[in-house]
Amino acid sequence: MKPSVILYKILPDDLLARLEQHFTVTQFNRLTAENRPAFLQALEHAEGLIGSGGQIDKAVLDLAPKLRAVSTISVGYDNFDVNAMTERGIVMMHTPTVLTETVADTVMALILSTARRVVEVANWAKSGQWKGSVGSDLFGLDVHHKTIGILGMGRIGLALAQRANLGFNMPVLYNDRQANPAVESRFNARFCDLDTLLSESDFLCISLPLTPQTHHLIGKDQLKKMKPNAILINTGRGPVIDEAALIEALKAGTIHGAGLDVYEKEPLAPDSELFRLPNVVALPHIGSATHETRYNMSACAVDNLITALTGTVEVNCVNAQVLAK
Ligand SMILES: NC(=O)c1ccc[n+]([C@@H]2O[C@H](COP(=O)([O-])OP(=O)(O)OC[C@H]3O[C@@H](n4cnc5c(N)ncnc54)[C@H](O)[C@@H]3O)[C@@H](O)[C@H]2O)c1
Ligand SMILES: O=C(O)[C@H](O)CO
Repeated sequence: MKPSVILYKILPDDLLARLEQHFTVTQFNRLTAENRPAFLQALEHAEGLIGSGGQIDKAVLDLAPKLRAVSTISVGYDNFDVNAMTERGIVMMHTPTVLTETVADTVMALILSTARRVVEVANWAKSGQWKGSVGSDLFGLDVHHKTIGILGMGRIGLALAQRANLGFNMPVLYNDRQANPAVESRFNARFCDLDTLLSESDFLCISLPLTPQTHHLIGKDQLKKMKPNAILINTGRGPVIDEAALIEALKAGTIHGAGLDVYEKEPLAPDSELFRLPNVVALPHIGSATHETRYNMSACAVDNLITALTGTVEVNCVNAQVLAK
């Protein structure tokens, strides 16, 4: 008999067919309040889970006594209780690498659109206000040759350093838990402490995971250390920044602007001040949202689950210690 798995995301037809070759699939398009009771009930027989979004905490896991593997269609996995999985020997898989370049492109889009006020000025023109050449009230800031500070020099941080340094001649500063010699030799990047990163960066770009250590790493005190003409970009996870403190800093002119893809609570409330501030570009968590990359993430997650339940896991496992058990 094929193992039972729960899919909680819409997959392209060919990938659904690949999943169904190996498993009996119970499908939910996504997790909602409406389908939660049915989802929780289906957990009783599930050996695998695949999807994205939603909180998969210990209470949910406890309803799945047969669960052996979880495959998230994302690189971030902060919405899963990985410790509880590890204790039970459940393998946790994710999709690094396939989205790295696309997310780094999104960071560049946020840098350029905030510094050059792309959205604001395009809307101004569209609204019929373009009567002659624009005045200094609509000028932006240069990007090229400015200092980029990268907080979290992992896969995405490195792809960003490449774009910024080789493409835009930007000196690179970075902070991470450890130095990255490859990024230093390839892009002449300089490792520094967080305070130096805050005070010397023209563009401070966050590509950190959400962990207990990174939660509210950037708050009022840190924002005060930034340059008044600096721009803060966050494509990591929203709760890395204290959002209330950021809104205050943007209103007070403590920093020049922000480009955001992630928020403390998603979807961001329609009445959030972040949508109204002219010095903010607020995207709806689209860091990896291209046709090609979203397909590749789904394909990677499907293969991850097949490997975890029917083969030998060699890559993309976040709790490799369970494999040794
Ligand atoms: N906006 C989006 O759509 C989107 C898309 C992909 C990834 N992400 C987020 O970006 C994160 C990074 O992705 P990645 O593939 O580059 O991951 P990664 O693991 O390669 O890089 C993360 C880096 O952060 C560093 N780090 C962790 N904790 C730290 C701390 N306390 N202080 C300093 N550095 C610390 C790690 O050492 C690592 O180098 C993901 O975890 C996810 O949350 C968002
Ligand atoms: O972590 C990721 O892969 C993105 O944020 C999409 O959820």
